Amino acid sequence: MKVAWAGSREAFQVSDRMAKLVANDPVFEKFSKPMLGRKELFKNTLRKAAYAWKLINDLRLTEEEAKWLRHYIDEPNYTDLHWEMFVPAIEGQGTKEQKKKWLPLAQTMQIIGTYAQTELGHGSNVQGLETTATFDRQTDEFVMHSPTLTSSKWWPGGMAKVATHAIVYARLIIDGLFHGVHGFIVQLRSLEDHSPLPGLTLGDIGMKFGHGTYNTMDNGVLRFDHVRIPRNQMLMRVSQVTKEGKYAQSDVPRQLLYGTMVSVRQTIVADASKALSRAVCIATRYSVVRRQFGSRNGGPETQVIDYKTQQSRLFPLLASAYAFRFVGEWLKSLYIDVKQRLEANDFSTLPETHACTAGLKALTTAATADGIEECRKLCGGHGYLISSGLPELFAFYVPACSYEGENVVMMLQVARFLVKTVSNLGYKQPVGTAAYLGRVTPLLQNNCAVQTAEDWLNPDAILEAFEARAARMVIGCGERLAMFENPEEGFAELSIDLVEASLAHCQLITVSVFIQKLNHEIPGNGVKRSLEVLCYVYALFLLHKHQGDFLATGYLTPKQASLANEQLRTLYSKVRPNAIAFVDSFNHMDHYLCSVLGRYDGNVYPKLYEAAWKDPLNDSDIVDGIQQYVQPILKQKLHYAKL
Ligand SMILES: CCCCCCCCC/C=C/C(=O)SCCNC(=O)CCNC(=O)[C@H](O)C(C)(C)COP(=O)(O)OP(=O)(O)OC[C@H]1O[C@@H](n2cnc3c(N)ncnc32)[C@H](O)[C@@H]1OP(=O)(O)O
Ligand SMILES: Cc1cc2nc3c(=O)[nH]c(=O)nc-3n(C[C@H](O)[C@H](O)[C@H](O)COP(=O)(O)OP(=O)(O)OC[C@H]3O[C@@H](n4cnc5c(N)ncnc54)[C@H](O)[C@@H]3O)c2cc1C
Repeated sequence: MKVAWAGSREAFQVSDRMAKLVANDPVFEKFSKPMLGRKELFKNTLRKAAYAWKLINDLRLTEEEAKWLRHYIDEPNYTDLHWEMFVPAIEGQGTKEQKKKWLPLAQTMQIIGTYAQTELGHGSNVQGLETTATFDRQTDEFVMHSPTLTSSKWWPGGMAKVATHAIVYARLIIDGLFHGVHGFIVQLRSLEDHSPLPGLTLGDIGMKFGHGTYNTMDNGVLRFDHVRIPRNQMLMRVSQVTKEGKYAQSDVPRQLLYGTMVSVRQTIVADASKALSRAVCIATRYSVVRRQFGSRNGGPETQVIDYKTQQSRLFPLLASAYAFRFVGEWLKSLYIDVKQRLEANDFSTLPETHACTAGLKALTTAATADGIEECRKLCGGHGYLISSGLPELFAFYVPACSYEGENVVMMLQVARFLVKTVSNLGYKQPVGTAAYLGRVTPLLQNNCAVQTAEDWLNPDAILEAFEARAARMVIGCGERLAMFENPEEGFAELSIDLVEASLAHCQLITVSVFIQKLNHEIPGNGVKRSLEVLCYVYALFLLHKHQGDFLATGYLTPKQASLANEQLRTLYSKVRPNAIAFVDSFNHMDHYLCSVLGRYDGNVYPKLYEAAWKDPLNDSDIVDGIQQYVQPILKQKLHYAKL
């Protein structure tokens, strides 16, 4: 099961090795973080990042090992942006010459980069960005400028205090003409003394949600006052500006400028499964330890994991963690394929890859953020303690619903893809994840054939249900859109329905990938049978949660919906005996979980009690402030005391 979760034996070995390397090194201690002030917290992160970089070089870690090392250090910091966005942006949008110049500097961290796209006034709407890059043919330079307050670059990670360079997205202006938004490599700080270069204002945007979490990252604000950069620092794979000031758009789609975001979105899906699995591991282990009510003639109370309500909240999240793991693997292969095609200037699968990365990013991050909060609640009051590991995990994770594409905006991108697919049905057979829309007739006419709860334990019945639901919702939107004279107005008016149809489409992909994984990639019987139970839990949980769609589209009858719910209850009983085995298969070490409730040894109460005494407030019985502010109240008999 551990190999099934990791994806392969090799992947398991790499991640296991890096998890142990981090867990066994005192430098990467995490429990004290919540007690540190912002400056100490930040300096502590710089120290860890420097130590990690030394480890990577001393131990000659591979790129994969280094990624896992950074993951298990489990602390947002400037290296995230450097490796996940700055380097990929140059790789994806730089010319051969630009890659030859900048990548060696970036890969040896002689420069540290960030990705500066979002501004105070614009994040989702990239074409609305206001920073300008005006070409000066006299000097063969671009003049970078922040013309308004809202054009201030705002949010880029690592930019406030660490990054020496940034990929800055700005409006390209030549002779007063706007030529779209492009990426520019801009040096921010001196490589000598790290001071901001002339014409640049740099700072941190302030504290963020949760204390010890994202405040380890210096998200920055950046303003330009007519800063000059050489012409060859505009990333020119997609478009070029000649010395004469001529703008040329090569024959690649301008959307390649967005390629870095697509790359990160596909990693965010895998990341969702890791974050959700952490929360589920903690909540499952604690639900086995925790006993409440149900004692018979003095016997032990009932383990809360045996309550059906606890199972109905916890096991779908367990199943979702596996579902997101598998769809993340599938998405990575889709992305690798599109990258290879782009090398050969084959753009045929770019629209579908964009729709899948955007939609699955939105689906998995929203479900994971909600799931982590649900796991906190599943642990009762103790889930609210920092030592449970859940509040900090939630605070760390939830911005994923906004960054790299706000989730609704991403689902609207999926809707755009689906509407376009439906409008082409007459003369273009849909392929890939939209292929089911090519089988509209049966999907619109046939209804569900399920007669018993058992009938739901059939992957074909499940797939057909999810295809019919999505097809009927997408086609329904297409038909209503066709009634609008102005398609854009129609799209805006129907955007709520379009987002729901897009979610149905993305859930179909996730269910379908889970089924494919079981049919083609999980060998043997034991693990396969266990994962099959989780696959049915995932699918039938979604069917139950969204049964309104299945009923409203006429595919399901209320009786069939209740049979699905009946089967779900039975499946929970099948998950229960393997619940601990499923979460142990995540192979999360106690250091990574950072949770007294989720300890591998289950020794919760003594460790919870022990952790409490580490709080600085317990350094003394009579804390500072009591004599000054509390005792006077106790001693003065104010007039209220007479009531
Ligand atoms: C491990 C993890 C931690 C890793 C560490 C990371 C930590 C977190 C750091 C966070 C970093 C950030 O947030 S970085 C900033 C992230 N910002 C964003 O994601 C911005 C989101 N906004 C956008 O992407 C864009 O504005 C978008 C919404 C797509 C609209 O763009 P446009 O207006 O240019 O385009 P539209 O008019 O909508 O569409 C025009 C056509 O282009 C297509 N199109 C649009 N985007 C496309 C794309 N990316 N690839 C291909 N095609 C695309 C559309 O489908 C349309 O196709 P047709 O229909 O065929 O014409
Ligand atoms: C922790 C964190 C780290 C970040 N790091 C970086 C970074 O390193 N580099 C970087 O460039 N950026 C970064 N960002 C910024 C991030 O990319 C943006 O916040 C994100 O893209 C969302 O854009 P926005 O803030 O403009 O949201 P908005 O688009 O303003 O969203 C506000 C609301 O408007 C709605 N909305 C917007 N447009 C539409 C529409 N067309 N139709 C319907 N509803 C709409 C949204 O759904 C949302 O509900 C970071 C953000 C966070 C939180």
